[in-house]
Amino acid sequence: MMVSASPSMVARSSLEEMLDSLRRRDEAEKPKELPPALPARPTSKARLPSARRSLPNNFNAETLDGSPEWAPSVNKRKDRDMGFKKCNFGVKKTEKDRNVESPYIASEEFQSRPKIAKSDWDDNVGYFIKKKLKVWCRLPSGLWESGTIQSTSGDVALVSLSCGNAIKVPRAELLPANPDVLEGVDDLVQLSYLNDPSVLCNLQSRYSQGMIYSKAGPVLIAMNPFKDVQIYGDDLVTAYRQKLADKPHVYAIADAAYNEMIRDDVNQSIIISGESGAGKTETAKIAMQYLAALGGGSCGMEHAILQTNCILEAFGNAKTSRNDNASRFGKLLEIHFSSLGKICGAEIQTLFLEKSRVARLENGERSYHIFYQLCAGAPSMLKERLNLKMASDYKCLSQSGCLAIDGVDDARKFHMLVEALDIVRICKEDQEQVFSMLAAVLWLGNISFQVMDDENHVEVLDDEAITNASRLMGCSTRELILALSTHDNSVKDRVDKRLTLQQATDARDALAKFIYWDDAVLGRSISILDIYGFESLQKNSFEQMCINYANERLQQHLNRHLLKLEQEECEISLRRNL
Ligand SMILES: Nc1ncnc2c1ncn2[C@@H]1O[C@H](COP(=O)(O)OP(=O)(O)OP(=O)(O)O)[C@@H](O)[C@H]1O
Repeated sequence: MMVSASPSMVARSSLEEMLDSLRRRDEAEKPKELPPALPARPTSKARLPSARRSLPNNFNAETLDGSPEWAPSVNKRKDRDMGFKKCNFGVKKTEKDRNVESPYIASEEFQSRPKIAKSDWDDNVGYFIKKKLKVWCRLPSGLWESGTIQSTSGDVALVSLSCGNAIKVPRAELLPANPDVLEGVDDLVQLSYLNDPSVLCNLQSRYSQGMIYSKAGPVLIAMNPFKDVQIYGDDLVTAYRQKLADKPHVYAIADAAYNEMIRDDVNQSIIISGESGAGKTETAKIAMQYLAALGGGSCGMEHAILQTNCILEAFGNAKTSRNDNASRFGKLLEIHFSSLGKICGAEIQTLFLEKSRVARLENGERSYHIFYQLCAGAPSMLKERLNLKMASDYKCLSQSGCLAIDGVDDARKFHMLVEALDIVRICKEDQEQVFSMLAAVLWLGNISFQVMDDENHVEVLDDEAITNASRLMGCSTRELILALSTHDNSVKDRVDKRLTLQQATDARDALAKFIYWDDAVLGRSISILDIYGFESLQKNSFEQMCINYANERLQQHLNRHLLKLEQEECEISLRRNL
């Protein structure tokens, strides 16, 4: 998942920047002839490695024998090739009144910093040759492979790769690798070298052993296993609660939030970020389950809170090209706890719903799950009242050529939704009102127009679509026809003017989106933020740009507040040691 524009990449860059600053400070004080710090295991989470090398910008390498037959072991983007996606999240104290800092000021700050001196690594190369230490070497294909430096000649190094081949590379562009003893460490800050291949190699090693969680200081990195990994459930909740388990886990993050809330009497936030499909929503649900287990009481509130997931996913999730259950909205869930640490309420804020999905779909994608669930699972009496047809009869659902999701039973999901609505005490009358509005949206999409003149002015076709939509919306057919095909300039001086085909289509879609959005909004606290993930497709909508921007800002927030705090801690301990 570590692609260049992804939030994780931003995090890594900032981490590297932070380490740069520490390294420069370190190097400035250190006599040049000393070897690099290798391998130095930090003694606490605040201790970060003192040496870190920059990633080459214009790397190029050539093989000695001209036959690039080696099988590279580590790829800069191998996380995608390996089939995992990664999301990260951390827990922090809520600081509502902290001044907002622009991420762009920070990046300018970083840009103006001096670059690492080339001679530093040149010195280290000599040490690596002498000690036969491993280095990372980026191959012409962009993949990383480990090896040892055999010799150098001018700016070029001859590297013997672990696969047996030899390669010539510009020596200033090699990266130091960690010793084998550090392979698969729980916490990335334990690595002596935090460059791209070292981090990815460590994560790959853990993932291949079924360890999907790792730490990067106070941040948990979760790699999506895309399968049931059997690392959740009551026994493990108890183990983490009783501190019998200490491996990186989302339970540990939720446990830390709960403990700090109780101990310090301060609200906590768990922020989850990552690209689309990385596993944020699943992770949020697992954190909720842990908190529900800890804070559950006799009132059964925790059960109702967990049921909100089913409701929110029905109305706010859809199948996209990347994720069969992609959130198309952001969610801030605040769980309230009494002074005894028991759950006493919850508040959910929903943010930036992708409304365009109600009217327009890309091929192979679906609209919101609720439409298909309603069509498939509504009891016959309800179907009759709403004059509901099959999903394939509605243009807004059938336009993408995708009506079903493999392994998902929409009718069963509808029954689960109704149960959840009952549990959160939404009365039957309100439920029916919501279903009527959903059916109105479906019928609105079927309304069509007939072009009347050369100027493309239209009139609405008087068919079952307009009749059903107006009846379900509680207005007359004439009112809806006028609203969809004419301008209404002002009440006093009313001039009815026919809309063109494009204008009428836009008006119809805008009404459908408005109805859907309107109806979709449904002591101490722990907030869990889960917004929909970064996406970069061939064609990106305005809404995607907004959500990508929100993701970038969120990542900047995380970097500035988590990494900066770590940096400050390091700087304080460095000053103390001077
Ligand atoms: N911990 C996990 N264990 C098993 N499967 C998982 C886990 N996390 C995620 N998955 C799988 O990955 C899929 C996508 O995860 P999820 O919907 O949480 O991603 P997301 O980051 O919230 O995506 P989006 O930003 O598109 O909403 C899930 O439907 C599930 O199949």
